[in-house]
Amino acid sequence: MKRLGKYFQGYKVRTVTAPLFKCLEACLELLVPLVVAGMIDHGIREGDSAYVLKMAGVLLLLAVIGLVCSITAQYFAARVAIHVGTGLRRDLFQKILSLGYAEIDESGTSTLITRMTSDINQVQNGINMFLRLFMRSPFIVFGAMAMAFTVDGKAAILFAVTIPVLSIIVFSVMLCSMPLYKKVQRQLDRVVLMTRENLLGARVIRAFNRQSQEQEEFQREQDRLAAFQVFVGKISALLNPLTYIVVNLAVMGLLYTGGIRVDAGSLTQGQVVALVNYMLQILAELMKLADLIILMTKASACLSRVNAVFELESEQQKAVGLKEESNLAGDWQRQEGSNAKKGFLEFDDVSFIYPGSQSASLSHLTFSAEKGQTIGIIGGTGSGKTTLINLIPRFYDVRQGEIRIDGVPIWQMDVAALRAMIGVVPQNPVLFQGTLRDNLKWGKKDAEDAKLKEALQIAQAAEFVEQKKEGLDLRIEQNGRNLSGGQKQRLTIARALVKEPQILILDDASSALDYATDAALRKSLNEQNKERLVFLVSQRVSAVRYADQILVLEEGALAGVGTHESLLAECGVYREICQSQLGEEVSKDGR
Ligand SMILES: Nc1ncnc2c1ncn2[C@@H]1O[C@H](COP(=O)(O)OP(=O)(O)OP(=O)(O)O)[C@@H](O)[C@H]1O
Repeated sequence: MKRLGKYFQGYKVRTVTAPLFKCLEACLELLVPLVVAGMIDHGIREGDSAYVLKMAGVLLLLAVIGLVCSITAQYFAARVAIHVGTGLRRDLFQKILSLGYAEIDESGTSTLITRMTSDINQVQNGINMFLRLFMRSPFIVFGAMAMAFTVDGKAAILFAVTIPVLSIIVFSVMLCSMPLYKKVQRQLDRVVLMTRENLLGARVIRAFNRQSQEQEEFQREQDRLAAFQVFVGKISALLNPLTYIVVNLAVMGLLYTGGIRVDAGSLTQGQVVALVNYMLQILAELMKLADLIILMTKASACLSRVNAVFELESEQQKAVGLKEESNLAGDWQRQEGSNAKKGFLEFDDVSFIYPGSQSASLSHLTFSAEKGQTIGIIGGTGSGKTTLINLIPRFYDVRQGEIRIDGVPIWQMDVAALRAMIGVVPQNPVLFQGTLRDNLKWGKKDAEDAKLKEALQIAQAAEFVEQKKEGLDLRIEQNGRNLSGGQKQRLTIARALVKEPQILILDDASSALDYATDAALRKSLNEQNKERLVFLVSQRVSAVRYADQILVLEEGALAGVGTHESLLAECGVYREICQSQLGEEVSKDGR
């Protein structure tokens, strides 16, 4: 709730005005039974049709003013709710962007999407209804009771008994249903997760003809969600019959005692009708209050889910107490005066376990590299290649051992400054909707077209871009779906090159390229890499064999470090990989 407070800043007047107008509307509603009583007792009983018409006019006026109050209140409540929802969504989005891979892995993308969308909508809805009803409903309940006392004190005693009974019923039902709403929301997360996976994997699902299995699984999750909702619905459904029984009993009591007292002349017919009206008003308002509380319960469950994301540690928060050292980061040159070697990166006994994982994905890695070098990383699937390179830009933070750049542990560096030094080309190329120029400029906002074209040239992408008549204005569809896998890979390499990074990381970035293009790409990259440290992850020996240093990974550990020749001579794992790929060639010449 504390967090929510700041979003009401600048909207305080509207926040107060909405409930006040609702209270004004309630005041007018409380007058209606008195006016009707007057019509019956004076107008109808005495046959005074002018009085009846006058009172009808008063009723109409009350209705019109009430309507204006209601519309005004709803307008202000909606404005406040939308303002709060928008602010919350903006800040949550910013928070999600600030989270590290580990936190995103831990929460799960689907639940983050649900929190950004349906949870915040629920909070927004809750605020809207809260502003409209939180004062109005109690105001009517107590106001109607007070008015009943002014009509007839004795009869109103029935109200004093009925209201607590109704309140107990309403609140008991709510207490039972509240925890269940959290369950419903969790199950909704699962349904969203399944939907997302299915949409992302639509082609694979079709290729494997798994539509019916997926449909069944989805149906199971849906049924579970429906079962939770039906269960909560059943409990909530008890509310109406129970409250109506109590109210109808109270109305019967009112009519019975009222009838006797009308006969005795101590009460008028109009007063009995007014009392019944007040009783019905109380019932209607208690029902609204119950709905409001249920809505608020859902909204508060959703708000705590949103808050849970805000409470996750962002990457910046993790880097605590490191301000002075962070100034050291930025680029190779800023270490002048220190004894550390420039352009030097070292892994010192680094081990890494993914959060929630049982076993280490990397164990005791120690190696060093310097600018101008190309470091090849090779190993079987799941041997830890991607994990290793993900540690350099601090996508995950190392807890055991240390990674240093120019002698400064990277955990002491400002994350943004560290990443500014690094260009990453991920395994799965990701492009964003927009033009090719927009995408390439991600690395450097002010890059000239000539620079972009140069990067495309090095990445072996210039030719196919030239073939498209739009050139740099080529429209990239969502996820780059109008491009082939190899084209996307080359564009992501070009994007990283535009950044002119001091460390370039290519994670299996040429896997979709044919051998000739791959070789041409490596050749042109080599010519550019004099001032740069390049990490080249690949499953292909041909891609890493000319690297200055090759790291051979096996089950997260270094099985060997060296050049192609030295590893062939000394590292059994590397020899095996070479033999499996280069076959005869390796065996014959022993290289
Ligand atoms: N986000 C994650 N959470 C938990 N475990 C993970 C995660 N990512 C990878 N792993 C595990 O860490 C190990 C190393 O994975 P990694 O992706 O680094 O391998 P890799 O050598 O890059 O494989 P490939 O060549 O298939 O891409 C694997 O056992 C994998 O199951």
